[in-house]
Amino acid sequence: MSGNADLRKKAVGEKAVEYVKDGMVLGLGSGSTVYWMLKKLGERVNEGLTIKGVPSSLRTEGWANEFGVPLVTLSEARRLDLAIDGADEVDPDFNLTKGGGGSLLREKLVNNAANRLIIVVDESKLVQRLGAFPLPVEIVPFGWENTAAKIAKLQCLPKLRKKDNEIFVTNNGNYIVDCEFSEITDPVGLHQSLKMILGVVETGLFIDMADLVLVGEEDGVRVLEKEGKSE
Ligand SMILES: O=C(CO)[C@H](O)[C@H](O)COP(=O)(O)O
Repeated sequence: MSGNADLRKKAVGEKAVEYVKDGMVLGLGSGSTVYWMLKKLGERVNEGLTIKGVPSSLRTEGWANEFGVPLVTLSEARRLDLAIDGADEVDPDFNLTKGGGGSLLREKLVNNAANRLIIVVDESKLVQRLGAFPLPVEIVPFGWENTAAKIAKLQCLPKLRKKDNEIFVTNNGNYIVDCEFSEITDPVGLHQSLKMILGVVETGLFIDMADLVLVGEEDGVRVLEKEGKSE
């Protein structure tokens, strides 16, 4: 990541904390942009802000502990006031691709439990159409080759994710296939088709979930609001 991209992620992550109000129960997303949000949130907590957060990954849980952000489980909290999360791609309808960091299932469960979802990205994540970023799909390890072969029939190239030459295992004990589609023309239809395949646990397509997108740009942070949704 270039230094500039890092600065934009920091600015946008910190900006998101301005939407946090005392007493809120928050969904804490995952990724390097969320890292900056957590750091700032920890500062606010140390200054007296009372909030609780539900982490969407073990990495986020570790950062939250490091910065002094109090945590509860999703089972304890059940409903959240606000979730703040990153994304790998955002289209003009606020459809998202997520899962670059491998936490898509917990992120979706956490974001889905929130009354409001704010997405924090740098401007490189804004696209006209999803698909340049390979779509992460979480699948069960048992017989994963058969699941991947069925996914491939949807006109894509699924690649089993590896890290340090080892198969990447999610926080839920599953595998991820990163699926190269030339472009995704129908995100809703694709999500539904993938979910019909036995062995698919969840897809990285987040449809109709985001309420607000904060974009880190050279001159500052731009706030994008979805048409028909008010603050
Ligand atoms: O979906 C995610 C992890 O599963 C992240 O939110 C996404 O990859 C964005 O990460 P970053 O802020 O590091 O660019």
